[in-house]
Amino acid sequence: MLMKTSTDTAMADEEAPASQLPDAPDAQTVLHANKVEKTYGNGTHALARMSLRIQRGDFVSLLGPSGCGKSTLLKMFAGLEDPSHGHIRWAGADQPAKSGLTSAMVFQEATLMPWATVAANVRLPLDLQKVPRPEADARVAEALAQVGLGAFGHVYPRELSGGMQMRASIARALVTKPDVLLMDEPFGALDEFTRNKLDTDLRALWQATGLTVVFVTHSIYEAVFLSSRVVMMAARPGRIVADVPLDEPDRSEAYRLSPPFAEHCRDLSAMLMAASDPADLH
Ligand SMILES: Nc1ncnc2c1ncn2[C@@H]1O[C@H](COP(=O)(O)OP(=O)(O)OP(=O)(O)O)[C@@H](O)[C@H]1O
Repeated sequence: MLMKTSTDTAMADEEAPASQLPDAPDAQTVLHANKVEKTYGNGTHALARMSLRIQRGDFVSLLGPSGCGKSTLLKMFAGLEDPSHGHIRWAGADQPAKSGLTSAMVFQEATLMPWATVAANVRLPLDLQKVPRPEADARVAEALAQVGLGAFGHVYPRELSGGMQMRASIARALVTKPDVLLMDEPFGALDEFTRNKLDTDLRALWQATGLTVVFVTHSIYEAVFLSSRVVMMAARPGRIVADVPLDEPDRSEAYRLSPPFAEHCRDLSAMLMAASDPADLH
């Protein structure tokens, strides 16, 4: 298996002269965590110094045990948390707004407004941006169609299953036409069958749109099914232990049963075991 460790990435960054930092060394880098470290105000050392580049069109899963800093890193990519040391760059800029890059975030909870229809929920970001109603309605229809909810715009969230609510949440993110979709365990609360179906549809969406996706998960299976690249993290302190490209083009149901799928799952599982502290309670 082709594998690159985080040490390679970190070393490349350590060697980069400071004068090169304002611009990404290659135009394909959309997100760059450069020697970032995070200690929260209460003293929790969430992330040890680490570096990571996300390339345009990547589907990167951040995979690792609870507390390894996956959400912290995602929030830094969203501009919701600042690193304690180092910096995040968005397409070479020091602020998302300066980069021209747009991102949208999807959380584990669908967080839909129960009093509003699905269409009104999905339209919310456009209403906040004061997009004129006819244009907004057309974009809502497009986003709902992208997630398979074309016929459900008029219903209320309580009339949808958990999986459909999550589809609506993804549509609300897609309606702003983001360059980068940041997803924090979006399918973690769903049953396995629904989760597999959403994984399949998300992968198809990613292929159709060319979006860049950063996806947080605890599930090795989900990461191997979805990703073009899996970044494996370990805890205490949070750090990257492996960066694994996954090149198989076929992500049909047959892939889940294939020898390469099983092999990737086995390899990642062994890496996770090796990186885990045996003293951790589960
Ligand atoms: N706002 C905060 N203040 C203090 N500590 C925090 C804060 N957010 C996260 N932490 C701590 O930082 C560490 C990393 O948390 P983070 O949520 O990033 O990990 P994670 O890998 O996403 O975990 P999980 O898979 O359980 O969601 C944990 O020890 C967590 O308790």
